[in-house]
Amino acid sequence: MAGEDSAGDSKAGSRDPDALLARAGASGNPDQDQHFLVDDRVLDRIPTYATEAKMDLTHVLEIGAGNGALTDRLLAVADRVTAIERDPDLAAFLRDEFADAIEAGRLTIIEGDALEVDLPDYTASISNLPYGASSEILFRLLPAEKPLLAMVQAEFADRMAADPGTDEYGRLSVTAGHYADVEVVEPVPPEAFSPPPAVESALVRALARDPDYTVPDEDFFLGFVKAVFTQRRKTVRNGIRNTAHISGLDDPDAVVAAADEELLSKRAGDLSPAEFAELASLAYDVELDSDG
Ligand SMILES: C[S@@+](CC[C@H](N)C(=O)[O-])C[C@H]1O[C@@H](n2cnc3c(N)ncnc32)[C@H](O)[C@@H]1O
Repeated sequence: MAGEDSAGDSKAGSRDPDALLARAGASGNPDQDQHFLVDDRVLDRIPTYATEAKMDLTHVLEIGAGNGALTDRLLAVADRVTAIERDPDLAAFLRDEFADAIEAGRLTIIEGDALEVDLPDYTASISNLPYGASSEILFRLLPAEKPLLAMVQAEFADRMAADPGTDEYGRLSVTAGHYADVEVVEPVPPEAFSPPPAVESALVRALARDPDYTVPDEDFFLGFVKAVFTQRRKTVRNGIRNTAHISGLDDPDAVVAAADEELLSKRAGDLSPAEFAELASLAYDVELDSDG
């Protein structure tokens, strides 16, 4: 094809994703969350979502590098990239395919599970995540408060970015929103991947910032949100009372007695993050008083 060399790579600089797949000899195992991006237009746009948000691309972390199609695009905009890949065959391929960048100190391949390996001191993370572990990986990354761009399942992306009062709003929205402003930047269809996943996908961008409320203790706040959302259709009053085994509250009735009636009569799905914080702070104080 015009503009391509004998290996099928674009002369403009980027490696062709189909040629990478052929060289890697990997057809992609959905049971290992292996769905490789093969749509050049999507691959080209991913770095632009990072640069337009002025992400610091000094050291980019990529989780699940696969055959390196995205790694290649990231190396074009970042000073350095650290790529984590669990599959030993793909990790070996990446070390070979990107030997020059590794030699130049611009790329580090970490072979291992992104949930277990030590993470480097990165400045931004950009990944096409393994969907089976999206939630665990994101909640490893978000507390680091670094800008993040990630391909996830579309329904998951909508829940991350949802506003109170919508069907999608839930624990994931409050928890992700605690760390960052989250926005869905592009829906991505299954055909952009090989093999295509069974679900629609979307790119989400999360830009870290402090929340517009304070919480006395982050773990207590997140645990409180988790507990109350297990009863999302009940009033917050009943939610607090029925979920002490999850929130760990010693005296949920004392929390209800101290809380504002207007908040207690709402449903969890209608409570803003700031209102959750108000209730969690009160619950924390009530717990301290009963302990003391
Ligand atoms: C959706 S594919 C993305 C591949 C490539 N980045 C791309 O965009 O085409 C996810 C990759 O993550 C790898 N993977 C799955 N679970 C992982 C984990 N827990 N830690 C690190 N890598 C993982 C898979 O082997 C696969 O290569």
